[in-house]
Amino acid sequence: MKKKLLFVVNPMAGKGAVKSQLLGIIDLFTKYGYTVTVHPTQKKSDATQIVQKEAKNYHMIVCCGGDATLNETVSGLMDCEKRPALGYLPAGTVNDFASSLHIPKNMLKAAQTAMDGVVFHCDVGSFNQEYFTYVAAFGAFTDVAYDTPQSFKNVLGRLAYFLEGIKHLPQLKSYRLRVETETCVIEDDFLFGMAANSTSIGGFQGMNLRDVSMDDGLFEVSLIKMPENLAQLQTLVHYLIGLEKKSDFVRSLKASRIHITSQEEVPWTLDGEFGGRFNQVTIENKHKAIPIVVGKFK
Ligand SMILES: Nc1ncnc2c1ncn2[C@@H]1O[C@H](COP(=O)(O)OP(=O)(O)OP(=O)(O)O)[C@@H](O)[C@H]1O
Repeated sequence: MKKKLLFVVNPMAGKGAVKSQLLGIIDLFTKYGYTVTVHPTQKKSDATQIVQKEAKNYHMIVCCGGDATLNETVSGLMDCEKRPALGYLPAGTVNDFASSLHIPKNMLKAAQTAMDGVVFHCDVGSFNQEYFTYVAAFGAFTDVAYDTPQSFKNVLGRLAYFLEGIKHLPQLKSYRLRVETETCVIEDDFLFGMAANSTSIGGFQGMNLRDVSMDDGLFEVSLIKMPENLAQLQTLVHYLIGLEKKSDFVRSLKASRIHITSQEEVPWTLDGEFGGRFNQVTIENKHKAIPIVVGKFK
C-alpha cells in the first residue's frame, strides 16, 4: 500500500509564494512514494479542523504557510491520539520557528527536508484551551507582529518588528501581575513577558534564547519590568537588540508550568497572532508532543 501524505497549504501566506512551487513540491513527495492529498486552507482555523478530522488517515502531514498555519496544524495534531510526523514548509515572512528547527527558508528545499530530514519530538505549549509552537507573549511589542504591514515586513524582515516596537515605546503600558511557576512566585509591574520555545523571537536577539532546547520540557520565560526613565529604557533596548548581555529590568527563568493572574485583562499573542485578553492564564509545556521532521542539526 502506498504511503499517504496530507499537504495542508495556506495559499495566501507570504503573498501566495507557494503557488509557483506547488507542482514541484507535489512531484517531490510523489517521488518519495507518497500519494498526496492537497488541502488549500479556505479560512482561519481550517488547517486545525482538517488535521483534527483527517490526520488519523495519513502517514505524514506537511503544512505550508506562515507561523499561524503551523500553529493551526499543530493545534489540530494535539487533538489527535496518534500523531503522524509533521513536515513544515515556511511561507511566511519571519518564520522564527523554522529557523530554530533548521528548516530551509526555500520551499522546495524545505520539502526535501520533510522527506529526508530527521524526526524531532518537539515541545508544544498549551495556553488555557489553545496551543502555541514557539511563543506566548503579552504586553508591549506583542501587537507588533500583527500590526506591522505585510509590505513593511517583507522589505525589512526581522528588523521591522523591532522598529515597529520602538514606535510604540512612548505609549508603553505595564501590568501588575502575579506569576507562579514550579520554582517561584513573582509579583511586579511588567511591560512585557513571554514563554518561548524557540531560539529567535521576532528578531530580538537578547532574552537568553541562544542555548534554548526545544525538547527539554521547559520554556524560557522572560519578564520585563517597567523602566522609570529614558536612560533605563535605553539600556533595556540595548539588551533587547543584543548589545548588552545583562539587564536589571529583565527577569529570565525556565519553567514547565506558569500561572499568571492580574486584576485587569492582559492582551496576549500566540505565535505572533492575537490570542485574546485574559486575567488568568495557565501555560504548560507538553513535552515532546509533536514529531516534526527537521534539518539534521542534532
Ligand atoms: N484561504 C485563506 N484566505 C485568507 N486567510 C487564510 C486562508 N487560509 C488561511 N488563512 C489564515 O491566514 C492567516 C495568516 O496565515 P499565515 O501566518 O500562515 O501567513 P502569513 O501571515 O503570510 O505569515 P506570517 O504571519 O508568518 O508572515 C492565518 O490566520 C490563517 O488561518
